[in-house]
Amino acid sequence: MKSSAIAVSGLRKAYGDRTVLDGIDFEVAEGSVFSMLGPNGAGKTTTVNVLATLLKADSGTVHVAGHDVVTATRQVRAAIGVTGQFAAVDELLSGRENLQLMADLKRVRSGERVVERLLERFDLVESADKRISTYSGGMTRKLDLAMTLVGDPRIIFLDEPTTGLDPRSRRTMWGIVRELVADGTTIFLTTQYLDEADHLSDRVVVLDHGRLVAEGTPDELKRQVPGTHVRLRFADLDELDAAARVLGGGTRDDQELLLRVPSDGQSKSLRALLDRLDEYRLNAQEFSVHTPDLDDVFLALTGHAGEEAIAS
Ligand SMILES: Nc1ncnc2c1ncn2[C@@H]1O[C@H](COP(=O)(O)OP(=O)(O)OP(=O)(O)O)[C@@H](O)[C@H]1O
Repeated sequence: MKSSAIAVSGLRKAYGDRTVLDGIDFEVAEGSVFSMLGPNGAGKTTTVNVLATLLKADSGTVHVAGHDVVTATRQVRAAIGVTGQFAAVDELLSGRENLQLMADLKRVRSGERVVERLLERFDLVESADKRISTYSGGMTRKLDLAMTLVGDPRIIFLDEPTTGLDPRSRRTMWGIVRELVADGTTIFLTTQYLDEADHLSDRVVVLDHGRLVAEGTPDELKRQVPGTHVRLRFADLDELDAAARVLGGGTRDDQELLLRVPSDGQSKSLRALLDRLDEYRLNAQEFSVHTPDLDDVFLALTGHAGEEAIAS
């Protein structure tokens, strides 16, 4: 197993008498994408702020890049980049100037070359010399992420990085996240888009009422909720009739010649199902396993629907 980029144990945080984080534990493997999901106000930004040394926890221990966030704040800050709801972008400067300022602050060698490369990578060359106040929301977000990458941080916190982006910019961001991870960077992501968590994450945790109510790979989480089923399409109604009798318990769509049979999606049960069809010399022309998506998981775990519930 890879070593941990982030290790959190017994993390608690309250604002007055309102407990936001009620003792949470998790680890993030180096070079992976870890997503935290949770309804509005669940404490995701609070978690990011504690991990990024911007906020002090009430209790618990947090190690980031092997350093304690309380006793080794400077070392943690040197290893991380943070982008998100508190955009660090200066509206009065151009994109290029903002990046250059960041390169100067971080004392990056060959800063100008780094700035040029980032402008190209984020598709911002044409507007590089325009003031940020003329940028669209999506361009500002891209610049914000580009600024985070100055100095090559090993661990990056992305707090809702694609909120409000058009689909093309979202894809660009996803591509960049994948490239970063391929280079060994660790990504801690919060997002209001469950399909984003599904596409990008190695592991997902769901935060609700101050506690982690689920943790696993996207596929593991999806297997926990009811709804996984096998879809079989047959050549004609006779075959469909016969299959429905043999397999029992499914729901059918006569027009589409489809049979849906509940299943846990595991290979053993799939094999048993196919063997049974074989035994009766029945052949499905199409066969697929439908697993629920993270929206189903989120709804089952928190009682809220997906996107609007975790939007900021
Ligand atoms: N400085 C503060 N003082 C008092 N309460 C706060 C403070 N910051 C956050 N809270 C409260 O703590 C809870 C968690 O907030 P947080 O921003 O961490 O949630 P979140 O999961 O990031 O939600 P969102 O997706 O809406 O940003 C919310 O109820 C919020 O109102």
